[in-house]
Amino acid sequence: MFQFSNLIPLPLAEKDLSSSEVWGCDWALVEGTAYFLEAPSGRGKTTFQHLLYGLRQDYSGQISWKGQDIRQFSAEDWALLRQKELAIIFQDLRLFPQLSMAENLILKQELNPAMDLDQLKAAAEELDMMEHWDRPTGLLSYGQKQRIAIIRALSQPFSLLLMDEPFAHLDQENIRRACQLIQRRCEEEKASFLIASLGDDYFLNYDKSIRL
Ligand SMILES: Nc1ncnc2c1ncn2[C@@H]1O[C@H](COP(=O)(O)OP(=O)(O)OP(=O)(O)O)[C@@H](O)[C@H]1O
Repeated sequence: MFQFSNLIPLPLAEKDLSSSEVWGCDWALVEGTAYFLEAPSGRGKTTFQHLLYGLRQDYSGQISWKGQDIRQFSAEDWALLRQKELAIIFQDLRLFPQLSMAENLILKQELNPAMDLDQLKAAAEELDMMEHWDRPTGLLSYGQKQRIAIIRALSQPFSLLLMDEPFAHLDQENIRRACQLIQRRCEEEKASFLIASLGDDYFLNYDKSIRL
């Protein structure tokens, strides 16, 4: 999927990155492989995911998607990639606070659905969120919003799911349920995932742990 050659984000250029398996290395994210990206605060977990999602271009080196340098991507290329291949759970969630849970989910799901309305409701039920279906997300707790952001990301087709500390505000039982849903959707889509974590282990089966 993604290939990297000597990638270094500009804000990290002056740091000692010699122990990193990501920054400054030649490597690739391989299809069908699940990755656990562990690093302390400030090592660039969010930066890495935003680079992969095309939200920033302040880096040296090269990132390619299936052989094509992502610096060459047009806005349309990015739109297609985000609709069909890349799903993401942002650390800051990026929900619409004035819109209800249902509206947040349906807005995304209508773009390119991989789950129908019944499946969205079943996922909400699974994460114990159905009672908030019609409430504006701005009124919900961070952990509740986190569960909505998880369902929203899973409602589209994807070959790679990016997750940036997605369970930071969830209790163990909700983490377990969310992991079960994520794992199932990844299996349905035959997709890989990359989860960034400060070090907490979760209930997900990953193939490779990488040091940032
Ligand atoms: N746009 C930017 N301009 C300048 N510096 C930046 C920018 N974005 C990130 N940084 C710096 O790059 C470093 C990595 O930030 P990043 O948010 O990616 O780390 P992180 O590993 O996700 O941290 P945390 O675990 O605390 O969320 C930090 O020192 C941050 O201040």
